[in-house]
Amino acid sequence: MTVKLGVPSKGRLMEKTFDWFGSRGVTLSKAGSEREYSGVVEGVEGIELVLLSAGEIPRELHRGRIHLGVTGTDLVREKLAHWDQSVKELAPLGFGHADLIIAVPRAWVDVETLDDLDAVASNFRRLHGHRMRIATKYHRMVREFLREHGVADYLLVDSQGATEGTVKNLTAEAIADITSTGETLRANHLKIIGGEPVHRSQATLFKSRNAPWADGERDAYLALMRMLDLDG
Ligand SMILES: Nc1ncnc2c1ncn2[C@@H]1O[C@H](COP(=O)(O)OP(=O)(O)OP(=O)(O)O)[C@@H](O)[C@H]1O
Ligand SMILES: O=P(O)(O)OC[C@H]1O[C@H](OP(=O)(O)OP(=O)(O)O)[C@H](O)[C@@H]1O
Repeated sequence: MTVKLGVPSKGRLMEKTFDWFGSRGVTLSKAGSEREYSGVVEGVEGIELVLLSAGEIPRELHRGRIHLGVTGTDLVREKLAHWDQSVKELAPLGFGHADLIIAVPRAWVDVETLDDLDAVASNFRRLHGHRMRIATKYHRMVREFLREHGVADYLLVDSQGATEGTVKNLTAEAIADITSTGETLRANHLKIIGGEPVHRSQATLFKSRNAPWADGERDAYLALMRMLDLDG
């Protein structure tokens, strides 16, 4: 039996995860061709590499189908209700930084804070006949954040990509999305409101609280933790 380690299957998250493990003596690599989604682990026995979409790793951890997984803290919090009951954070990895923020058109000169947004939202329906729309794929986190900050009169509209374009396309008045350099916001004439972001995300190594541990797996896990210099 092997300990299953889930890692993003493509892009910078995959490469930086491979680098992070590699610099600690655990070599992760893709098996076979670049397009094959299975992997190889060298440097420690009994660990199996499973290459998955970053967005699926939280659910696989929750279901206990992988023991360990690397993904963004934003995806874990968004995809799992009571995420900390399903997974444990073992280590932030120091890359994949992104802030989940709320942004409005730069032209809304009077809107800088969440209180301002609340004031706009309260008047919006009266003025426009529908509630202020916020486009996002982070429904759970945004709803919770706005409730905590007393903003109530809005409608979340789902946007699974190119979210910053929804304002220009008149399908939303505001957006909630992740940003790292801020380029996409600037290019779409949007500005961040409020002080702290909804969430500061980075790639993190998680351990499932639900995965069953077969004979030998615990030892392989502890050997990996020693290599990574983690408590586990
Ligand atoms: N500039 C950025 N753009 C997109 N994601 C970023 C950025 N910076 C960090 N991230 C993080 O990367 C993770 C998303 O990775 P990725 O887009 O590969 O996941 P995914 O949604 O599973 O993608 P796909 O469905 O295309 O496989 C999130 O945790 C996100 O916070
Ligand atoms: O602050 P920036 O450095 O400009 O990065 C932020 C952008 O990156 C992500 O999009 P991604 O490229 O993953 O595509 P998506 O729109 O499909 O989510 C995110 O959704 C923002 O649109």
